[in-house]
Order: sequence, then structure tokens, then C-alpha cells
Amino acid sequence: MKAVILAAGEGRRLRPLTVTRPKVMIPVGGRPILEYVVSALKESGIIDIIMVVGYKREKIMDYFGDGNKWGVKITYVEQPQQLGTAHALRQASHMINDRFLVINGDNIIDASAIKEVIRVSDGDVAMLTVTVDRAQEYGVVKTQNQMVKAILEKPKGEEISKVVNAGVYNFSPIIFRYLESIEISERGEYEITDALRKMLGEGYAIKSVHTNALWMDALYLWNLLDMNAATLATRRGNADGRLEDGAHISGEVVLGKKSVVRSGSYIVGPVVIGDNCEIGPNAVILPGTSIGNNCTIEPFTRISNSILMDNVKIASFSDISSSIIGDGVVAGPGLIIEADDAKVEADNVVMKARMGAAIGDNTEVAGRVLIKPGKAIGVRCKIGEGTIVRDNLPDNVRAL
Ligand SMILES: CC(=O)N[C@H]1[C@@H](OP(=O)(O)OP(=O)(O)OC[C@H]2O[C@@H](n3ccc(=O)[nH]c3=O)[C@H](O)[C@@H]2O)O[C@H](CO)[C@@H](O)[C@@H]1O
Repeated sequence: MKAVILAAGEGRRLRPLTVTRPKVMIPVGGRPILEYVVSALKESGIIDIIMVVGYKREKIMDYFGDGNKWGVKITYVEQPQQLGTAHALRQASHMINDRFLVINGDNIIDASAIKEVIRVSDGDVAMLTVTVDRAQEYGVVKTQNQMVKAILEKPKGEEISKVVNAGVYNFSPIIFRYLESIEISERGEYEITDALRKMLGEGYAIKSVHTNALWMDALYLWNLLDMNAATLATRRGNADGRLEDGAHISGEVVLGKKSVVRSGSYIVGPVVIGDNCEIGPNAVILPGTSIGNNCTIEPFTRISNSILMDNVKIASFSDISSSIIGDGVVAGPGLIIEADDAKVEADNVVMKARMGAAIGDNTEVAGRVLIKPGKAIGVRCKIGEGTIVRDNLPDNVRAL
């Protein structure tokens, strides 16, 4: 069976992180979200993958190449403009002539759930469903006897069900006829769920495969930390790198090639540290932390429950928790990011969540900077010595 992964969207609500990469390439637990999708497909027995790419497609194509490294074959098709999931899937129509699987590229999902969807071999459509809070942010599904009776995409008003579409489908090629005949939705997109609603209206059977297995989506920045914690929990420790005498490690800690943990440092897993990193001396890395490749954490700095992407340098006497730090961010000594249950805002949604900061790629932070809880700082900003950051900052600004 072939699988089509939808991976062309930006993920606007995760800006500033998606200014420089598509949402599917945000790392959690030390790997891009999309890598978990590819691995789960492989584990489910699918090795022929069509990847629909668009926004910043080179980030995906450079990373995955032909898929060989993951034991799969990846063929790319381009969605030139991101006009919605139905439009994305249409780009793959010429490569499909049998039953096939479709999966969103931005959800973390257990392979057991994918296998159940694959197993359905009769009927017209099978759709994976999950039960979530905040169902109104998804395609809400009404079911009866494991059959879908209605689908409402991001309904406003009263909650009708907590069961939602998980974005994994077993389709026959009939779906393309419906993907081509739908109108643009009130959200301005061509949506797979509209095509499914049309099929229901014409009497086609849509089976709901409900799962309680792991399924996660990151709608907002603060959700990424939960995704990070969940994926870190599945990693087993190994040390390709080097521990100096007097460095202390406990729990599951992955230490990449040519990385070194210097004397007096203290690391409590689950933690993932990439290749070519230098930690310490006397640095503290606490659970729930993923550090990318080529990072430096200087002495007396403490990092917990955070994602640091590649090429990040955090100077000494800093304290970072519940934060997401973009590629190439360089911080001077004494950076304090306060983390608390803060009112955080993204894309006009304000929620109470525990968060420190999200800092976009290549932002430079001078010494003794204090960032208040729940702030998003854009890409390529320059934050001057001693600044207190109390508000979100857009891209490319100087804050003094
Ligand atoms: C219309 C639709 O399908 N809605 C489903 C989608 O909503 P949701 O609004 O979450 O869909 P997203 O916009 O996140 O897109 C899902 C996936 O499709 C890709 N993408 C999106 C737009 C585009 O033009 N091209 C493209 O390739 C994205 O990169 C992403 O990987 O997933 C949810 C599960 O997470 C479901 O509950 C929703 O019912």
C-alpha cells in the first residue's frame, strides 16, 4: 500500500518557529515531527511514500532525500500554493491507482493506530478518530456503530462531540472525484472533510477507526513542549559522546557523536543531546530537554523542559525552562527566561499555559537579559544588554 503524507503547510500558529521551516520540521524529542510519521509508516509496513511538499519544501527534501536512510522510498510532489488539504492530496492523484493511506505530516501517532486503519479493506473510506479536549479546533466527527454519520470542520458554538478526525485515512481512488468537485470552504481552503461530507451525502460508507493510542498535534507553541516530553519518553539512552570525569548522568540520556559533557555537569533524563555539543563544565540539564547539534551550554547554566534547536549557544549563568529556542540563537551570559502559568497569545488565541519563551532562528541576545513568561520573540532580532522583554517581539527588531 502507498501512503501520501500531507506536509506542504506552514503552520502559521507556530510562528516564529515556522518563519524558517514548515511545522512538520520542528524538532521534538530530537527529531523533526515528520520523522516520527515516516518511522510509524515504516513500522506499519508501508515503504512507498508520496510526500506532498510546498512551503519551504527544501527543508524537508534536504533532510529526507529519497528516504533510503529510513528504509522507505520517498517521492515528492509539489503543492505550489497551500490551498488546503484536499488540494494538497489532489497533487498526488496521478501516482495512485489502488487503495492508499493518507496521513497528516504534523501529528505524532503510534504505529498501532495506523495499522488498524490499514487493516480495513472493505467499504469506501476508513478514518482514524480520537477523543480530544478542544475538539472545536478539529474536524468533529459524529459516529454510530463505528460508522461516521456527520463531520463538522472546526464548528463554532456548542460542543457536539469530543471525537475528532485524526487525519489518517484509508481511501479508494474514488476520493479524487470528490476532492475535485468541492468548493472552497468558509476558511478559504479546499478541505478533505468537505469531500468526505459530500461522499456521506451520496450514501458512501465511512468507517470510524477509533484509537486510544498516542496521537498528538501541536496547535500552539506551548503544545510543542508536551509533544517534546511525550517523544522523549520513548527514547532510550546511549552515549556516543564523551563524559569527562566528574560529570553526572542519570535517567535516559542520549548523547550524540563528538559531544562532550564536561566535569561537574549534571544531567537528568529524559534528555537528548545531538552531535558536536559542548555541555559545561558545571552545567545542569534537567528532564524534558532536547538539544540539537553543534550547541554550546556554558558553565553554571541550567536548562529544563525545553527544546534547543541546532547551533544554539547559551552563555554562562543562564536559566532557561519551558522554552523553545530556534536554530542559531546566541545568548550572552545571565539570560533568564521566566517560566510560569502565563497568559500566552498566538494567532489571536489567548490561553493560560506554562511557558517560558519561544525565540525565532538567529536571534542574538546580549548579556543579562530577562524574558517574562509566555513571550514569543521573532527571527533575527537583536536584544541589547540588560533588556527586560515584557512583550512579544516581531521578526528583525532591535530591542534595547
Ligand atoms: C480540512 C482538514 O483536513 N481538516 C483536518 C486537519 O485539520 P488542520 O487544520 O489541523 O489541518 P492542517 O492545516 O494542520 O493540515 C494538516 C496537514 O496537511 C498539510 N497541508 C495543509 C494545507 C495545505 O494546503 N497543504 C498541506 O499539505 C499540513 O502541512 C499538515 O501536515 O487535521 C486535523 C487533525 O490534525 C483534523 O481534525 C481536521 O479535520
